[in-house]
Amino acid sequence: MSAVLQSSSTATPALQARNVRKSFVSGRVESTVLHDLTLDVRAGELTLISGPSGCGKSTLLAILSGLQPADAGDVRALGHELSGLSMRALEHFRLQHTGFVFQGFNLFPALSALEQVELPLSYMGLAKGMARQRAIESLEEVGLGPRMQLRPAELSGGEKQRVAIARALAKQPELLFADEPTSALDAANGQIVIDILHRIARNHGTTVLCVSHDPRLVGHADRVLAMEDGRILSDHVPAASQVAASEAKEPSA
Ligand SMILES: Nc1ncnc2c1ncn2[C@@H]1O[C@H](COP(=O)(O)OP(=O)(O)OP(=O)(O)O)[C@@H](O)[C@H]1O
Repeated sequence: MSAVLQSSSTATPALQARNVRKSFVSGRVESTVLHDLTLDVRAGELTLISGPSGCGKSTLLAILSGLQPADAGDVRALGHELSGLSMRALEHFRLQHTGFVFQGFNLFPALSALEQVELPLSYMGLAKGMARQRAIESLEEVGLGPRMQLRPAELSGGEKQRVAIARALAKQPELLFADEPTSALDAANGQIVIDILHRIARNHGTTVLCVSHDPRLVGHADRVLAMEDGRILSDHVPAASQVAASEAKEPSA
């Protein structure tokens, strides 16, 4: 039986998956990685999908972001049925509405931090001056203002990941997808990265979907979906987030 996780709010979820199934074939063996999976991801929150290695987290993220098609089921992102979009429309959707952060940073070795962040903005058609301004603001937001002229080889792992986050943030996407963003980082840098992702959701209203097997991230998310063997097993709000949310609603006198 599939787990059905509905949003408790009346707002339309930013992402919706209904009975999503995905299998891979290796040789003669077909293995099902996602089993009729149904979930909603609420807008403006940092949702963490946690679970052991191989349980299907990255596959789910790739399907929800339109990078991979599902074998069966429906996926809606910002109200668009992804399987109904042509390849070109899907590429346009991803360019205009989504940002990605990956475990391996995916930076160009020859470009400075500033150039890395400007590049997708030029693909989006932003004028040069506007692209530069947005890139600088994003790099400053992740604390890299003084290091924006440096290339990846001159940056630490944590700084490289912050460049990747600034690159995604500068696009001002409604949806930000992060696949194991902290797993190449030590504890302190992992904490900085997840705090930045959380702040982006809070301050910009961005829907942030992060998949990770790193248990240290659980307390930093607004919502945690625990996954195992291609199914969502539980859906909860971590205690730390409940405290933060009630403090945000009730400012002290
Ligand atoms: N393109 C592919 N072809 C064949 N099998 C695949 C493919 N992509 C993923 N798989 C398999 O699907 C299963 C789920 O992989 P997935 O990467 O989604 O898991 P994960 O939970 O993200 O793991 P990790 O935490 O290690 O990144 C794994 O058994 C993997 O080997």
